Amino acid sequence: MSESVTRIQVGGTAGSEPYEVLVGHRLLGELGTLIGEKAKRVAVIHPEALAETGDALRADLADQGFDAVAIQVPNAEEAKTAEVAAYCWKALGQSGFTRTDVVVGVGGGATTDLAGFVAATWLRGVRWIAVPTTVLAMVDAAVGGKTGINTAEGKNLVGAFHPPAGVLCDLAALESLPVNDYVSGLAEIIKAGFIADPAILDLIESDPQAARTPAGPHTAELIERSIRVKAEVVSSDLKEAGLREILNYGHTLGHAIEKNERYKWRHGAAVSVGMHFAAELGRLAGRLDDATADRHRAVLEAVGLPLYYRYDQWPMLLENMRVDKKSRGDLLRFIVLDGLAKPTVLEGPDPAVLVAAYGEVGQ
Ligand SMILES: NC(=O)c1ccc[n+]([C@@H]2O[C@H](COP(=O)([O-])OP(=O)(O)OC[C@H]3O[C@@H](n4cnc5c(N)ncnc54)[C@H](O)[C@@H]3O)[C@@H](O)[C@H]2O)c1
Ligand SMILES: O=C(O)C(=O)C[C@@H](O)[C@H](O)[C@H](O)COP(=O)(O)O
Ligand SMILES: [Zn+2]
Repeated sequence: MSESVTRIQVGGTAGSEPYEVLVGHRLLGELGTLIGEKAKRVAVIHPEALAETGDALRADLADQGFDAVAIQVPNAEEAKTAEVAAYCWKALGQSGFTRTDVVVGVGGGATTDLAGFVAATWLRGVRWIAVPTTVLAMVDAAVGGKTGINTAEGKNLVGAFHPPAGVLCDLAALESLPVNDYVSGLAEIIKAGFIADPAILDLIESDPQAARTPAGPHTAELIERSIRVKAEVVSSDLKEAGLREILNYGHTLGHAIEKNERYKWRHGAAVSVGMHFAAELGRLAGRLDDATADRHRAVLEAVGLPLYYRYDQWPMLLENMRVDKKSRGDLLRFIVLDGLAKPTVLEGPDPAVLVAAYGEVGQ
């Protein structure tokens, strides 16, 4: 396997500090340099599933002279709560964490969202570094500075824009990832394909089974292409004043499903159903051609992502969608495609069209 490291720059325009996303193998040696000499204390926030990794990182940073603590949090969405954030704040307080100290978030997107949020809120903002260990976190969650937690009322309803100081994507981490979690990350990669880079879809379609594993021939290229899509968008619109909304393709219904499932579904699985819905909505609204709409079903199904959700849940889902961050007052807004790689906003669709689109997704 190649030992080369790819460096993708993010930010540096629209007033945000630039940082790099590194993709490759054996990158953790970069962590000390990224943390920098001003820091005395480092908190490594990691999920239970990565207890060994978290402790190894802590020990390594201690060897480098930092006062390093490991903060273990629950796996997956159970970490994205106000209670877990408060637990982390307490640990930072007890370590005497100051404004020059650094948080490191090691794990999937749930962990990096939480770690970034803790960093954003501690002393009104300290530096943080993301070490994503899932496909989804590498290509999406760890990049771009959206940090946050869920509430009972909805997904990511509390959060802050607080970009990391660097992102280290060590591809070796993916080898221990359960296949369902690996495939869940493909949903965000496929999203990047539909909204901006169709070459991603061609690569997956060339061998969908191979795309399901880190040993596939296109793993690094798929990850790097998706990061470049995200990097380009967030570099020009960090705070989602406009363009950044395209990254929410499939998320309006996806987040509604996650809430309906009390955050037990994987994010990527919910976004997959959400993209199927968005494709049907685009088609029925007269925006999207049949071939591109059908391509959604084909590619999502080919890698083993779900397309359907419970028909009888539509009233709850509609209610949940009202608190989507793209909503404005009572106006529901969706990202749909005008064609391949032509994302656009559909505002206040006819309720009959919404129901008809869900008719293709509900079962
Ligand atoms: N901030 C953003 O821009 C953004 C973008 C996309 C998604 N997200 C968020 O990301 C979250 C989903 O992230 P995810 O799909 O990475 O799931 P996740 O963080 O829930 O991780 C999935 C599971 O894998 C475990 N795990 C992580 N790395 C592992 C490894 N290398 N080996 C074995 N187990 C490992 C985790 O502990 C967890 O149990 C959602 O909360 C979603 O809202 C945020
Ligand atoms: O970075 C973004 O912007 C996105 O929308 C990327 C999404 O994949 C991600 O799930 C994000 O957390 C959703 O943001 P939200 O603002 O809808 O909570
Ligand atoms: Zn997402």
